[in-house]
Amino acid sequence: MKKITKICCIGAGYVGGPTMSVIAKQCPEIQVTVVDINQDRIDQWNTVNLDELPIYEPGLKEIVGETRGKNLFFSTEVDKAIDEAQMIFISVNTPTKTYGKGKGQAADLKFIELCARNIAKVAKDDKIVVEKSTLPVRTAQAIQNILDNTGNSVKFEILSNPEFLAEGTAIEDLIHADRVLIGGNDTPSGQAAKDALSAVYEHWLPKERILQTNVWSSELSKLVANAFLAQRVSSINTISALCEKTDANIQEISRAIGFDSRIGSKFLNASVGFGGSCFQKDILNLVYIARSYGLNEVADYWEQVIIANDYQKSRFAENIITNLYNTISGKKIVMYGWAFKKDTNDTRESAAIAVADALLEERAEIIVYDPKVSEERIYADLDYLNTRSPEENRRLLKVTKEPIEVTKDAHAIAILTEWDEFKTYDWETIYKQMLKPAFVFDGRRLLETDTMKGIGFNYYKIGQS
Ligand SMILES: NC(=O)c1ccc[n+]([C@@H]2O[C@H](COP(=O)([O-])OP(=O)(O)OC[C@H]3O[C@@H](n4cnc5c(N)ncnc54)[C@H](O)[C@@H]3O)[C@@H](O)[C@H]2O)c1
Ligand SMILES: O=c1ccn([C@@H]2O[C@H](COP(=O)(O)OP(=O)(O)O[C@H]3O[C@H](CO)[C@@H](O)[C@H](O)[C@H]3O)[C@@H](O)[C@H]2O)c(=O)[nH]1
Repeated sequence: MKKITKICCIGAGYVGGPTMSVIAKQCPEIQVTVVDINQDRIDQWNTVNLDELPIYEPGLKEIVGETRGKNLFFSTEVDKAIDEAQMIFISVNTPTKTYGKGKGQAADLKFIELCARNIAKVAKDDKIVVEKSTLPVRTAQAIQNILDNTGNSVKFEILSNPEFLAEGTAIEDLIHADRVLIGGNDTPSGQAAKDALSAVYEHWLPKERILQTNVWSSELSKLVANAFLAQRVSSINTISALCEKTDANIQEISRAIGFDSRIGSKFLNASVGFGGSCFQKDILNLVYIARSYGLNEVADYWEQVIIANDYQKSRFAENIITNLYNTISGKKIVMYGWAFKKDTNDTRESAAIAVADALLEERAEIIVYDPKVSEERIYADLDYLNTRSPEENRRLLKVTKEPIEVTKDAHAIAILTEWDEFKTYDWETIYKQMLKPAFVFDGRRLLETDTMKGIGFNYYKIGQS
């Protein structure tokens, strides 16, 4: 296998952008071109002002600044980039299907199929095609069929190379990856393709951390990794409900069980519920696959992780309503945070959306502050639910850039994202200007109970009575 000198990535999103930026930085001799059909997104990646990149990730703008125009390029010329590259990553979105068979559970693979057909149409020489998107187990077979049956008789080697980065720490996760997974065929050409991709990562990662498997194990490992991570969050969140009834403290429990090296301490932070574009989507997909093989008990087991997550979000909203004397109609509630976690502007499946929707159903007046999420995005998230008209959403919910000022005459504050800046606020001043009793509902366990109660707040923290 020839040395890779030209890579193309189809899809300039949360995965394609950061992943390819890091490859370009670590492999100066490889030319990396990231293509997308969305002209606006590509324009944003090419923006002169690096603060206006389409994705906010700590450390990303520095890398883009260093590599863009040298060996990293963003373009809408998809065919040209496919034609020139020896290795093509497919990093397009694979959302949950919203129509037809598998609606609400299966992954929608239409964007993947379009990419495969495009590669088949354009390719004039042998290519390695890398599945970077998260895909149902056995998708590589479908891609291979499309490429072989519609291509120009060139040879395609398909690899599965799922991405494990988490948003907010994408660059750190890519540079210090726990592992890289490469699935491919056990044939000589499959092995050569796996080794070629491994060589890219070996520019900065030790070889022991680059795991090679068969394609199906690699595809399925990605879904299983997310299912296990989300399951930990749901497990600890169910126990947080029990803590609130029993005077046990969820943080003490996380610490106590996390010290057991068999359990480990990570992903045991109780919260208002997990969000993000992956956990729910990937578990639903796993559930769908299990059911499609008749494994109903397996499907039921994993589905419970999502049911527990929905319960946590509605439990948080109900707690606000109950404590505000069972009526929040016309009451001003300030929501701190809209992103699904700190250090990202991504709001997909954020718990904040579900909580806001539940409070708006009770006719609360909500004001949202998030340091990185735009007003446009917040309204788009709410409108997408279709619970009420866009006009009604804009009448009941406002977005602010003044987090302290808006707490004047507020009945309550709900913390939905763990942004560090919320810890630095002058909570005494906030307390003074709120209506009394002043309530804070901390869905992220961000603030100190003694301090908040000492100031005078009625302070509710997930997992603590
Ligand atoms: N977001 C994450 O943190 C994360 C982490 C690991 C894996 N993943 C997986 O990676 C994949 C991509 O996720 P994302 O968050 O980057 O999605 P995204 O929506 O941010 O980006 C996908 C991009 O692909 C483009 N696209 C779609 N069809 C195209 C086509 N035919 N040609 C060219 N461009 C096309 C879209 O315009 C979009 O810009 C998904 O399968 C996801 O499950 C995501
Ligand atoms: O102890 C915890 C850990 C996480 N969360 C929440 O869980 C969600 C997901 O967090 P995280 O996993 O850190 O972010 P993602 O960007 O969604 O990353 C997950 O999903 C990606 C997409 O597949 C994978 O690549 C990553 O490995 C996987 O961690 C967020 O809402 C977090 O607030 C908690 O509530 N408690």
